[in-house]
Amino acid sequence: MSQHSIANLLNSTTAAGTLPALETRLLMMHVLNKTRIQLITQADYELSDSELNALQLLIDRRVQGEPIAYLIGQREFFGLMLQVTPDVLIPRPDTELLVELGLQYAPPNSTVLDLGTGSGAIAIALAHQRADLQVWACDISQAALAVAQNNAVTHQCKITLLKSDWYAQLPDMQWQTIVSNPPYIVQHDPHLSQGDLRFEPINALTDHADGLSAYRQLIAGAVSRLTEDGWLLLEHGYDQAQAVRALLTEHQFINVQSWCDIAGIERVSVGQRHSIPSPTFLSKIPN
Ligand SMILES: C[S@@+](CC[C@H](N)C(=O)[O-])C[C@H]1O[C@@H](n2cnc3c(N)ncnc32)[C@H](O)[C@@H]1O
Repeated sequence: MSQHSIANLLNSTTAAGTLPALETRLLMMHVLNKTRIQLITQADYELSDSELNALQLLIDRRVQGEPIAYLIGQREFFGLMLQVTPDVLIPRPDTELLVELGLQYAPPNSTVLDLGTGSGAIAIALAHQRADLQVWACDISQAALAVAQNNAVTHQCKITLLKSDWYAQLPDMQWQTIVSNPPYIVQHDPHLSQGDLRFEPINALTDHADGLSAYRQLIAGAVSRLTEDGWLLLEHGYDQAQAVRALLTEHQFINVQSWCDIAGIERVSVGQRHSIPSPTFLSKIPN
């Protein structure tokens, strides 16, 4: 078997400890446009010089810390393969909890708004699972919206995508369910300069403040942007549940509660907009 066969390259990269075997395999699948099974069944395939160079370049970038998802341009989320670029946050498995809850809370044939959609992960997963929903999604980043648009087309999801600073540029309407995974890392958090986070868009990660400023805006704005009895569902950091619940309660949301991820950590908090008795109803209440 040649030195530059798939099998030999996989073995030598792994043996040299350059990269974990799984990562080398993913990069190789990307460069050669082959499936995981094809790497096995075509193990003696010999890489051309240009394929070798392309693979080596990606290995070097990975060794420098670039996330695999950016190198291969995709990441799976809620069973869907999504395009990702350095313009969007790499969708996290943690966020699948928010999608599961969105699917449970959104009434049949209702409207949903995803604030800060990034790659479109949440909006597309919801629309893909529930064809009855009318899904809207916004982001302040035009580049992120282009990625979301591409993903929506790939997965044949009809989503209304808009550029907006949270609610500011959205049309004058209300939604039955609002979901969001906003930036929540505290400014100067040391994690921002470590690992994958170094390569992700800073405005997707941090609010450049105490980590709660996006929640203050999203919760205050939801009071007028949710229909009566509508639900607001917010993903947050592992230590922010109490603060987010307090903000929801402060704004008269009812049925406020937090939901745990599989590790038992509160990662999504929800609240329902209370129904305001209509003037007609009030006039019928005896004095
Ligand atoms: C944590 S990322 C979430 C991305 C995606 N929803 C997900 O869960 O993978 C936060 C997103 O909010 C967007 N964002 C930040 N500030 C915003 C603002 N003021 N208005 C709208 N979107 C904003 C960022 O561009 C980013 O795409």
